[in-house]
Amino acid sequence: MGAVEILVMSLTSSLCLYFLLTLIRGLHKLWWTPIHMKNQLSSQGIKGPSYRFFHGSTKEIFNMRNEAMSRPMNLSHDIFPQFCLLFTHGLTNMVQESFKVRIIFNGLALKLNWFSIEVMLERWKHHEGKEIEAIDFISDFKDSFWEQLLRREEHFSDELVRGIHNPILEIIKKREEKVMTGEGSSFVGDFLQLLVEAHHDANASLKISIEDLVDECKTFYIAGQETTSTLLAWTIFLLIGKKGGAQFIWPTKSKSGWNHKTQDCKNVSNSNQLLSYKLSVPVLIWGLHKLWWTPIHVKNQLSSQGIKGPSYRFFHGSTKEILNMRKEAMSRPMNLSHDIFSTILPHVHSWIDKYGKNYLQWFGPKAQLVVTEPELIKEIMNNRDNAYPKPETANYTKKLLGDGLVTSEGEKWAKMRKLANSAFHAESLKKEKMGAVEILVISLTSSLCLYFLLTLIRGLHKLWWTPIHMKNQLSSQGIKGPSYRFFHGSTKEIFNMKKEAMSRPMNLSHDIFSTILPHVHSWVDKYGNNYLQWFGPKAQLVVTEPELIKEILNNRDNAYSKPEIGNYAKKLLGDGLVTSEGNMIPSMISSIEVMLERWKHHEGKEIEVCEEFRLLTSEVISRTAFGSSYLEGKNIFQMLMKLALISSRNAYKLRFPGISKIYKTNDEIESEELVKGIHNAILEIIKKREEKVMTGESIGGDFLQLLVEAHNDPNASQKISIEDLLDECKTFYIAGQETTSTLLGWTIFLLAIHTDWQEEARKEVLSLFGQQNPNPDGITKLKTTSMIINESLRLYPPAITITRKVEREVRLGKLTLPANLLLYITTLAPHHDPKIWGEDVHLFKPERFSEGIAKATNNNIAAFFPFGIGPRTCVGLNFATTEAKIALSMILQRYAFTLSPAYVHSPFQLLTIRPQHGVQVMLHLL
Ligand code: HEM
Repeated sequence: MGAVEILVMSLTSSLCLYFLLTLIRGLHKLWWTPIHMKNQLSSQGIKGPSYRFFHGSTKEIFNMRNEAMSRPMNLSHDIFPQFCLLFTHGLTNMVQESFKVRIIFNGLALKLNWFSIEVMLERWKHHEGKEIEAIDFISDFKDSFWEQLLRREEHFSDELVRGIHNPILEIIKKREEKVMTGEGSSFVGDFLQLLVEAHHDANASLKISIEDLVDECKTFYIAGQETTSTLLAWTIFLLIGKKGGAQFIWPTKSKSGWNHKTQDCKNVSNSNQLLSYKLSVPVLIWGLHKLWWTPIHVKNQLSSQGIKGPSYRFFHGSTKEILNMRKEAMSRPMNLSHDIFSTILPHVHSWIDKYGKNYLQWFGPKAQLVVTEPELIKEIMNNRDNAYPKPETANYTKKLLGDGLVTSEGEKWAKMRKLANSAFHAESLKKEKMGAVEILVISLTSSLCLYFLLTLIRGLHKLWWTPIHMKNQLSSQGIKGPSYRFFHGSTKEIFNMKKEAMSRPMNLSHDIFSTILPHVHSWVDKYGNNYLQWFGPKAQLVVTEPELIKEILNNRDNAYSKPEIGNYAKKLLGDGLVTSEGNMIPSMISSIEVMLERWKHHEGKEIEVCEEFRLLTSEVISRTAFGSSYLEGKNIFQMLMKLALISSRNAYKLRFPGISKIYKTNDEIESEELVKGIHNAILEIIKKREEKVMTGESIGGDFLQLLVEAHNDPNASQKISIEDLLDECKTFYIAGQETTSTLLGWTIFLLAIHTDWQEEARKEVLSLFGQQNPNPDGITKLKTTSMIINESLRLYPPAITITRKVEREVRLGKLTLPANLLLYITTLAPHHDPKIWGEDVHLFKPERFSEGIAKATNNNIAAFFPFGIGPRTCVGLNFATTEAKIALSMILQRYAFTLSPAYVHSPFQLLTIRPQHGVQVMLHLL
């Protein structure tokens, strides 16, 4: 390998490693750490607003504060919340620190500002006996750049930073010149002097850079001015209150009164907060860990210690809650009370009450412990061994303050602090900075890094960017729906709604839509006929409008694809069924006879028919499609049933893509074993069949025969793989059995409670067949039975879910659907729509179909489609209805039946819509 290649490779690998580590660190910070923190504290009883991914509580705080500031205020002193916010996130952060207050007072009282105060008082003379705006005069200390700094918008901030640097550099330069010309002696000991000297210090370890010098100046301009002027203004305000006003008129009535000034202050602090809160978009790859895993972990850790707090909301943390609380608080009128805590920081005020004195809230994804217990505050503030360093400063605060004393850490802080102490005569603080812990990275191969990196980026793209993009695309076209939850989409909501619906006891009503698909039922109401829901991160358009359903299902140019199944199924049941129907009917009849033999033991007694029909349809599909018996395929059916159970209980449980390669749940392990078991059992049947083919034994053209022949086809283009063969068999074992057995179960249930229709049907059967077995000709003439079966399929359609995927951008009605959008169509919606069927939609009325389906549906094929519509219509339609008609006829010929008191009405979905506890009927021999 050439040197250049090696160089390129090593560069790529280190770049990958860098990205990977950045990503992991980001995730750790935004996700894992906040959750861990929260849990740790909540287990200790510390509660707080929930952590929102990335934003934590910032949005809420920002909005609450904004809201609070917009409310006119009386002369109340309850300002805690307002300042608290600033303490935590903004400029006045620095006021929190006692040393700084000391610095400022030292500075004010002892050194620099005597002169300034005298100048100010001189000006005040002009206002004697007149109105004066105290804060204006007090903030005369202000430098022009400060004014400029605070009143600009975010996008000017870079420019501002440069703008601020220049005048400071100017001042520094002047001072340096003065020092050079020997003029410096008059400044001895002032802060700037100390800084300039430090900058020129010959001892490299004591020397500070020019950037540090500028930052420090900025810090002190702000810390030394804004805080003090505010303190003085408030003090004066309170003194007025006590003395009844003298030379001050409060509040001002005029253009530039205090209120106006407060307004200015508000703008100032708002713009600062804007800068602080408008968090810039993070590097994508940081997101997941930081925004999700970390908060949850932190929360768990803390909650196990009893720390409580509002739950962490993905990305937003507590911000939304805070916002709303703040809005609410600000809308309450306030009297002259000084109790402003609940107005300015309503969230802290109420959460302290709710979660305890120390609780956990979320500054975006960052866990933030709100400590109000004085003892703890003391402990934190007094800590001197750096157990509580300052948090990282928000981007814009950093721009504002530079990396000066307020924001800096470690050795730099220590150095600056020493300078400040001597300049402002503040007591010196011991400072021992813990060395930064360097994480040593174990070298990874470049390909591994790249792999992880790409997987993560792909994951984030899929889980975050794509859903949001898809949502925006559709919402701009008026399509609404439940909001997308990271990774889970709507699954959790759907799962819970289903759970809740299933727990409601149900009477004998046929109104099963709200029980089986409670989410579709309620979201159609809420968001409209066609709405967007989320199957995990996949956008799924639920379409219930018949016109659109028709358009989708009838589409023939592959705009809406379906997972390819059934190609070979069609060979048998598509073309095959029509011709082989004659062969199938005797097979069906003999299977039904076997079943009715068993029923003899139940005469005059109760019988559970669903299990009976399961065995029957299994036997029928085994015989007709696989040329074997149910017994031979019994294992396969049982394993398929177990698999169906597992897949249905996991239908709304999502797992991270690829995670099952590392860790498998019990269900995953079991399902893999089942799949293997099913494959082996089917292979066994195939082997036997192949042996028979070899020995020349004639089987006829059953389904398995067609599949085996296709598998052995010498023409490569016609040949099907063994996997395809297995899949095809599985599909048929399931599709050919489950659906038809539930159709029969529900029909018997309906006839058991509508004995008049049972009698009608019996009459028809007896008139056509007498006591003879049904024949193909008579079967086509069963009109009443067909009406009953159709009404049964309308009320209890066995297959309720039809899905499609948008292959390419396509127009559907007035909508433009983006590629990859999933479409969800359910037969339940139109089948139970009173607008289509009338107010008696939930009643069993087979007479609806007395003049055929077209008449019943007013030629709207998407009003009734238990077997689907269009090119992908069920291949087993004739097979299933024929089987059902024969079975019903043969039962009606022999028995009358009524519903047993043991029956519990509980339709539920497990592959098909089935009676959860079976259908128990009393069997009366005719
Ligand atoms: C009452 C009984 C049945 C009902 C309600 C039913 C329902 C459905 C529905 C709604 C579809 C369309 C799915 C779609 O458009 O995506 C379908 C497709 C299918 N059904 Fe059935 N089915 C029944 C019986 C059967 C039987 C007995 C078999 C096999 C013997 C069968 C095999 C299939 C196959 C292979 C497909 C896929 C067709 C394709 O995608 O081209 N079904 N069924």
